[in-house]
Amino acid sequence: MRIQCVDCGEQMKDWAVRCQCGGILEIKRDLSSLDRDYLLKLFNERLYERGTLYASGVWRYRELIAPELPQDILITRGEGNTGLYSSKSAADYAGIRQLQFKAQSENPSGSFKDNGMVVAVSHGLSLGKHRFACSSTGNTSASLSLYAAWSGTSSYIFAPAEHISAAKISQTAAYGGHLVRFHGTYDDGIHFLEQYADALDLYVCNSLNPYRIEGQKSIIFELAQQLNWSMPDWIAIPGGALSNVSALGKGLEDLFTLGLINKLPRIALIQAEGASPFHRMMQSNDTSLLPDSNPFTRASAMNIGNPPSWKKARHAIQLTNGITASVTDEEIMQAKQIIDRNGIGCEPASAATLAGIKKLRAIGVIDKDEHAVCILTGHLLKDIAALDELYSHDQTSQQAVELTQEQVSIKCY
Ligand SMILES: Cc1ncc(COP(=O)(O)O)c(C=O)c1O
Ligand SMILES: N[C@@H](CCOP(=O)(O)O)C(=O)O
Repeated sequence: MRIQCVDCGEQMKDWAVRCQCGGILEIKRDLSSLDRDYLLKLFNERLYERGTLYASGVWRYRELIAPELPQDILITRGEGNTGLYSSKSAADYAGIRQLQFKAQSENPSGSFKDNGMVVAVSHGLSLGKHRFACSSTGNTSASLSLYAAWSGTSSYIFAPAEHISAAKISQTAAYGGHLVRFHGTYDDGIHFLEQYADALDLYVCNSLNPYRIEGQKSIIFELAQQLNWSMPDWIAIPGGALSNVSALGKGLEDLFTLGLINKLPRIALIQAEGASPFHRMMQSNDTSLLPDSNPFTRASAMNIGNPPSWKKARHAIQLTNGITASVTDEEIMQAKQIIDRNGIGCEPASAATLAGIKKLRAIGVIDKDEHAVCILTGHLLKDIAALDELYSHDQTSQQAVELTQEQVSIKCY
């Protein structure tokens, strides 16, 4: 295993947030000594573990994630193990044969971040760190503060003062995260940490930490196992900082190299129109990303103008013959209602996946006979304001009636 710079290829000797040249870091593993059949047997046996490290839907795949970390420092809250659900109404909405949702919202802190955070914090602990930090729109912070609390360490959270979900910040505070609110966006918080984390002795747990990406690969490993190692035609994922698409691509590459899957699904990376610098770059075939200094989307988890992982994301899209698209906030909120009404639910950013599949089907990129899996990244309760916006008119408390049979029957029929 080695940690090297995506830009200059320099191999890191000491842990750092970025390479000296400014590039972000990635973990390279030699998988050649791993046997496909051995892994299949191991991963299947571990499905029946209860109460041990390997009952985690992340550490189940430890050999492909972080075998170098000593077992006694690894932490777990039983992350992963999230459901995969088929939805006829969502398939009909998008106009395709089969549509499934992988509900990462079922994680301990309610978002996909836990898959990566459990590994990043474990790595920090292995280095003796006990002050963890992130810039966040609310999910990374909730996840980090949960794992910091769980491991008896401290978390320092840099969060924009405006345009993010109050519920996520309350969740972060509830786990004991020390909050620093600032005027600006996630991008400004990242910039600050890149400059000052070392001086402040903070271990950065944002997704430019390559251990976050290693951990988030488990989402695709678990999905593949749930589908009996037979991949769908498409996997749709919302894009902000671009950690998920990077991890998805890296995980797929691992599985394909090992012969655990024999087909690479195509990745559909969906951004919100108001925060879509990566989509714009891919669409216009540019060779570098032009940051958006003033991003804005109602899907606040994706309100990111300068995604650190764009080079890894581009590799993932190219590897899988994937595609990028952008959707409006209105399209996102409409798709969210379909997902909510399925009894699964999600926060707005996650619904960009379904909105994106619908759009790509409408323009003929996706065929009606194809099968797509949408990754639902965050829980319905993560954004209470969005629920109020969409559903407050449904709340019976606002339209109280006398409990007479006559009045109730008007409501019921
Ligand atoms: C719920 C949710 N969905 C999607 C995203 C975007 O994912 P990524 O930053 O990995 O592109 C985020 C934040 O990162 C998020 O919190
Ligand atoms: N939506 C994210 C922003 C991206 O964070 P990162 O962990 O990928 O750096 C959040 O919840 O903060």
